[in-house]
Amino acid sequence: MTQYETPLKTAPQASAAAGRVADVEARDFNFYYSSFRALDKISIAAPKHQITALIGPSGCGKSTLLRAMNRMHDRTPGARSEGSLLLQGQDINTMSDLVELRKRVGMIFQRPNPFPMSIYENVAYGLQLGAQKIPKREIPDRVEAALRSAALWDEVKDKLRQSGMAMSGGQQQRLCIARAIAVQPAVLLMDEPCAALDPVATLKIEELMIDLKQNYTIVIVTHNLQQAARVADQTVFMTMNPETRAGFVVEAGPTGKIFTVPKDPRTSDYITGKFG
Ligand SMILES: Nc1ncnc2c1ncn2[C@@H]1O[C@H](COP(=O)(O)OP(=O)(O)OP(=O)(O)O)[C@@H](O)[C@H]1O
Repeated sequence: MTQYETPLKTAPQASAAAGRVADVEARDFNFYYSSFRALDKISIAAPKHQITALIGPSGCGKSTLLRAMNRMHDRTPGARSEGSLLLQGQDINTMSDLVELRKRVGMIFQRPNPFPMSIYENVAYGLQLGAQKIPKREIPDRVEAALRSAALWDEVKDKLRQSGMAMSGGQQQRLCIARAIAVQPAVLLMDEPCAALDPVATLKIEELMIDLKQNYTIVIVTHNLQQAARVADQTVFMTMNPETRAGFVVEAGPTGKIFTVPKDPRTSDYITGKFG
């Protein structure tokens, strides 16, 4: 028996109001690194105020897809896309203001990356950028609210002027989440956010994600299938063409169904650990 054959507890049901509309949607989305097609006709929807997990074997394009959602490839030579990738119905690739896009779509990386500045300044940073700057007098309240939402306030309220780099890995990751949510994005993208954390810190981030989905739409890439099963409302299973290596979606749907009654044998092979 593999670790994945243990019965998986699936995520708590999303609220009835959630999930009716997609905040992020890919329609026949192709992505290329020069002549290499990394993503082939991806069509998925990340429903509002739900957690959508992207799972699949290494190299199938999960991070490429996630990163395309806030145009992280803009400066990659030879990177280009076809089809559409929509944020609340608006094409991400034709948006003229990248700062505004990144305020609406926050990103959390595998390794926590606080700025080399104080805890307070880390969270206040984004509030001072872009066309719609927050009035100065409102910033302290916004910083506190973001730290509270990231379940960090009680741990840091007496040391806001200390360096963000001097915290534990789990605290740094929650600080990065606070920094991302301070600007009140619609969507939070998380690229293996717990990969560098111990099980206790991982559990805290998972609990936080479940809290945050009340206000944010979350898309997470994870190699940890138990984690996908615990937190995600929707799961997208991707794999790649063995000849061309292009990544594509095998199936997507409610997490409970993908993990217990997958339609495609490739999905069941992957989730039972026979492949990938
Ligand atoms: N900057 C790049 N230039 C060229 N090819 C790239 C670049 N980044 C990724 N690739 C290729 O695109 C494909 C998809 O990579 P990606 O990192 O998106 O996969 P992944 O599913 O997230 O993998 P992993 O689970 O290992 O992180 C791989 O074949 C990879 O080598």
